[in-house]
Amino acid sequence: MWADNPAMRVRFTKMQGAGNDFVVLDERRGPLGLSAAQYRFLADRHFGVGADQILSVRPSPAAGLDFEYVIHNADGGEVEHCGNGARCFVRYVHDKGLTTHNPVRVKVHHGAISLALNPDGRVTVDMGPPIFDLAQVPFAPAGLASRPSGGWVAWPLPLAGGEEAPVAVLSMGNPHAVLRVADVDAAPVGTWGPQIEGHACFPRRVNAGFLQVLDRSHVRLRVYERGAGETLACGTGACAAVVAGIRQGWLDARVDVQTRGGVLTIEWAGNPDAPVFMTGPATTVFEGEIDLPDLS
Ligand SMILES: N[C@@H](CCC[C@H](N)C(=O)O)C(=O)O
Repeated sequence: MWADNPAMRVRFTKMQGAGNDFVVLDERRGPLGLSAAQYRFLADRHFGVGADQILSVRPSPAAGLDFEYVIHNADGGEVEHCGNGARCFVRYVHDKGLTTHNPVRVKVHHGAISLALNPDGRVTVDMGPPIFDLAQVPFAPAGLASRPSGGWVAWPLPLAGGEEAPVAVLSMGNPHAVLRVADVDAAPVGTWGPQIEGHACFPRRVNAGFLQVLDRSHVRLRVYERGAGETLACGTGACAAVVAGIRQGWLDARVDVQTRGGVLTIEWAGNPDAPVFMTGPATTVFEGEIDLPDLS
């Protein structure tokens, strides 16, 4: 599958946050200039290291910020945001002694976010406010009629075989479609997930969340991630699902989200300008070096 002609030896740190796993690269001295195929190689669980996303730590591009971090999905595409990655990022820069700042302010694709390491070792991220403007998601519901549902609007996405997925649509800096289901274990994540991810209404594709409400402060969630498939947890997906549930009137302002890889706590005051806060674990798994093939 992969050519066997090493072009570059790369040091990396393998990390995970609630089971969403990452290869972290130190690019403070400058971008390594990896191709999409080389990101795919790093993410490959058989030929590379294995990861859902690759995180690149870069120097601050502006005064008042500590670093920039850039995210690539396992499919090699660059993306705007990654909640679990943000927590691992701050754990990385603290464990490596790259900063003593707490909180750490970091540039991501769509702006800056603030990340705080808590005394219990968990990390709290100020994810900024959710984005409801459909053009910004981006979501182009050509020909679809929305259905009011509680304080929200559900879009009935047509799927194969005449099925329909009523989704709430919003952005946490990256696009999300959230669907309420009775039982996440029985939800059609493997069949509906890829159809929603690549649906024509989402010109940049979308992350598809399947939300089960247990009570007003406890939910279960599975996410079929854009560019990575189903992961054990998705931080931005947890934020999007809780925001959708609060807007619908199903949830209170503080919710524990049980994913397949761990629990994330999401807080949102409910007004459109209020930031979403996400708290959860971030762990280093191992460090290593790998020879990257010359893949363009
Ligand atoms: N795992 C992430 C999200 C990573 C990016 C996502 N797949 C996308 O394409 O937007 C998280 O924890 O938020």
